[in-house]
Amino acid sequence: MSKVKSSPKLIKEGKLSYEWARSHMQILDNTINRLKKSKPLKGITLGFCLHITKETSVLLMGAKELGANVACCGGNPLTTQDNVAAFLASQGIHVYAWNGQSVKDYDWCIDQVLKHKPTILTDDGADMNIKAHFDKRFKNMKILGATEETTAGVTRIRAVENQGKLRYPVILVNEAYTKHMFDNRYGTGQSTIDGYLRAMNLLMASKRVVVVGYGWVGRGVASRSHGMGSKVIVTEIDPIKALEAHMDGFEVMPMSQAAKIGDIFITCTGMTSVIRKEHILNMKDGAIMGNVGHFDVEIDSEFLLKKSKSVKEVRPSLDECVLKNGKKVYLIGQGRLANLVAAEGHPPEVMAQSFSNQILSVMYILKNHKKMENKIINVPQEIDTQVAVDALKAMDVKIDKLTPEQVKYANSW
Ligand SMILES: NC(=O)c1ccc[n+]([C@@H]2O[C@H](COP(=O)([O-])OP(=O)(O)OC[C@H]3O[C@@H](n4cnc5c(N)ncnc54)[C@H](O)[C@@H]3O)[C@@H](O)[C@H]2O)c1
Ligand SMILES: N[C@@H](CCSC[C@H]1O[C@@H](n2cnc3c(=O)[nH]cnc32)[C@H](O)[C@@H]1O)C(=O)O
Repeated sequence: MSKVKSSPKLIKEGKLSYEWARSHMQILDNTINRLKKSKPLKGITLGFCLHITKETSVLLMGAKELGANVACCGGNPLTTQDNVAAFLASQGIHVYAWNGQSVKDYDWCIDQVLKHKPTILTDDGADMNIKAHFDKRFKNMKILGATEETTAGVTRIRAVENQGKLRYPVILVNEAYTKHMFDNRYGTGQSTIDGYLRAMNLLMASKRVVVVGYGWVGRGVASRSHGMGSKVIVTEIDPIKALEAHMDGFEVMPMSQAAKIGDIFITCTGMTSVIRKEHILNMKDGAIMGNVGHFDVEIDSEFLLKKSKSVKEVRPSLDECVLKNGKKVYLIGQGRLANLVAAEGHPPEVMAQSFSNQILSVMYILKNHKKMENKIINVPQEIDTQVAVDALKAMDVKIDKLTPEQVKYANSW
């Protein structure tokens, strides 16, 4: 069963996208090929709440090849690639996702996945896990465990655990080194520039780019913006991160100051209300802002889209908002993940690392759930290291090994 936009043309395009991604996701492809002979997921239903992109199609097709019954919905109302959804549905995967859905539809799609009674959940942002914990229709459903893809989802699931309400183990895939150091930093660094360029197609060189938050995502976005010739300003609330940004060579200042001089704003915090009405009113005429952190709460998009004198989509994914003070400012992708709404999300090579962690964590839950407690755990070190070894192999990079003399030296005092 599926609910997607479909046509022979979309299915054909989606198949080509899937094949292109798979041919550039060697680590994941190798993992799937290695495991698939024994069909280790036979008889298991898996539920996924992830951005439906070509990279995700490789993970979902892989899970199917390992024997699983697969149900999925999108990780955000605006990020589904309809051709990929149509292709997956044509392959017998239960897909509930289409681009441009309302928040109500998005919620309905998560319900449909849970109605398939998946025993392991893979989530991006924790919307599905929260429902499986607190919605009376699903809170008694048998679930062996779950995995979480992103920082903001980790924060939410941690809050559930802190309140003593976690009812099954959750593996924090985001916390794997081979995930956040690469996906969050280099993946978002590149796909954000891609999204901003597609939305605005303006010169980045010489512009003042304000990067809000200097975590893994912010570091990647700042470094790639600098590489485009922009003058980067960082805003932070954490003194250590602020110091790091300062020593990395970026200007650091509060948002109240940055708002007045920035040309382009990129929010990367996972926090709510980091660009507020008072900042927007002080921005320069023509300022462009967008978000690549969690949800559409980082920028006051409601003020921009509902309280402006007029709002006009002047280019795909770019709204011109004429404020009551007469200034024109621009919002990318309605304040939702600009790299996935205005572009196509992360490149396949980096998602291969994240999704290898995902599939290996799902296998870990299946094998170990009886001895796992209802707690959050990090990706086991052996999986993280295996993904790094596989990634180096895929990129044909060789490294040294400690000699016996060095091992002896390291163990002596
Ligand atoms: N768009 C994507 O594809 C993508 C990819 C990975 C992560 N994410 C999301 O991006 C967000 C950031 O992820 P991360 O891994 O960098 O997290 P992180 O925790 O490493 O970094 C977040 C940073 O924001 C700072 N911050 C918090 N409130 C702030 C405020 N009011 N002003 C300025 N700075 C503030 C924090 O101090 C921290 O340094 C999360 O919501 C995550 O889910 C998005
Ligand atoms: N549901 C949340 C999702 C946060 S997106 C952040 C996650 O998206 C993931 N991501 C980025 N690009 C892609 C892609 O192309 N395909 C699938 N997932 C992606 C990435 O791993 C990252 O951790 C929301 O709507 O705000």
